Amino acid sequence: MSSTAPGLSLLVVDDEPDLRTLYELTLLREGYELETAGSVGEALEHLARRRYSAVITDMRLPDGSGLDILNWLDGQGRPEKALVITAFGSAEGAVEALKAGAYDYLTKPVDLRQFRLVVATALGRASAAPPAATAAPPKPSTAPKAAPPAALERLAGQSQAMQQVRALIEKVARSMAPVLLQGESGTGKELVARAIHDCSVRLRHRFVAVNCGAIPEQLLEAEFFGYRKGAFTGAAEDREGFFQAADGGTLFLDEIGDLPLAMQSKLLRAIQERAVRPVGAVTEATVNVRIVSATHKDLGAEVAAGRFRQDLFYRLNVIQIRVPPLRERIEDVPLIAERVLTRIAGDAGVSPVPRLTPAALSQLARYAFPGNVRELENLLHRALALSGGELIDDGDLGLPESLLDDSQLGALDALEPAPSGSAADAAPAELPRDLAVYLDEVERSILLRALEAHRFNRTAAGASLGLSLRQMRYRMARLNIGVGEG
Ligand SMILES: Nc1ncnc2c1ncn2[C@@H]1O[C@H](COP(=O)(O)OP(=O)(O)OP(=O)(O)O)[C@@H](O)[C@H]1O
Repeated sequence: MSSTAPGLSLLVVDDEPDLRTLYELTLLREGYELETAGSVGEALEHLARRRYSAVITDMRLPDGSGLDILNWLDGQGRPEKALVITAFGSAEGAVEALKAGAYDYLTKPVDLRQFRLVVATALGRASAAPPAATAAPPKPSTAPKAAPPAALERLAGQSQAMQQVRALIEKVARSMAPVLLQGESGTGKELVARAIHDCSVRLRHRFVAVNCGAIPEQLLEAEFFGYRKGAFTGAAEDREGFFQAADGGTLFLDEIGDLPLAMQSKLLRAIQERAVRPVGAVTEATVNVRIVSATHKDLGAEVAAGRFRQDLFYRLNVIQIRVPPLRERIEDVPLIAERVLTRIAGDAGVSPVPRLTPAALSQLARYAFPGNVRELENLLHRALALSGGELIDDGDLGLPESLLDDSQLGALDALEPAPSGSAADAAPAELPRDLAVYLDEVERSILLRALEAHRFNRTAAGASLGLSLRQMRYRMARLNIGVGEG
């Protein structure tokens, strides 16, 4: 069946005439306008003459590589989407192409159904459910042409680090390449993932966020891939999994480092095959999902320790974005604080939006924020409740001076090795009047910071401090800390 795709033109580059014909027939039937080339040189001649909607190129060409074409497109700042066809089993080729700016890749031998889908997706023509061979022509794109700046504006901060992160988001949003977000807890990784989705042509489809560490191991497969009615006790009806829910959109896999090895293999397979089989189903279904994953762990080290599959790491880590901790971009605190206060005050119906005094701001600048932006949010929540007025002063922040001193000393320690001082040197100049009360205050504040940094998960917060859950519970009870405090 032929459909029209007005204005959508493709350049197909392959040196094998049979394959060129195969691609040509497939794409003409989809209604695209098409030209072909058999070498890098020929392709560049075509490209110099006119523009296309997309370029589909084989990696290996007689006079060079598909990468030469990608680099030329990039160098000329050309808008064509590039799709690359790589040799079977050449994961390196695919990764290299994606890094060089390819929108997506296909592996030989090319599965024609997948081929049509990948081209349609690149051109923004794919609907959420991939059309079956006999289905109606794909719907015209409803996706916007330009990235909505609002998606990036949600990430407040003018530090160089944040500007770089925003620039990278815009760049990677144009491709299908998997992105790995690396950063401490609370730095804004999920916000970055959402911005990638919102800036991409996938905007009209769903962004599905999954916390891999929060799902019991025995439920992982059913949650990820769905299940059929009767697949196991309690499966009263068919249910779709995260992959199906995110079809056409983005699947955000948070805390990917927490995924057990068995599930890592299944995930790798789904990503490679672009298909999933629900538990209890006989057949696989194609899915068109962009994967963005995030971790606070050093995944390279996890691979070395045998806890993370190297091949999966390789697949997920095509493009890495490091989201820096807040203490490395402390100059962003005023802007982020303003943004957060506007939101909290709006939610609470408080008007006008309270402002931070210069003393409060300078106190925040001296704090290390182990829980990053999430901790800043929690701190401002508390401060707003305490201040009750139009101004939030340093006293309302509830940051003990000892913590500020510690962070300052910590920063100095990092610069120069401590000569011969003892631990006592790090204690505040003024002696506390009641040591037990003072130490309780320090302990309480540390436990709260750890809890905030781990979303009040006591096991994780305890582990980060070298405490078992029992010890953590005991200390929290002794200091009267309730889960959810703050
Ligand atoms: N640059 C920023 N501007 C405004 N708000 C931000 C910024 N970065 C993070 N936030 C806010 O901080 C909170 C934590 O961010 P987010 O959940 O994205 O962090 P995360 O790194 O995914 O955390 P975790 O690793 O614990 O899942 C969110 O409420 C988010 O909206």
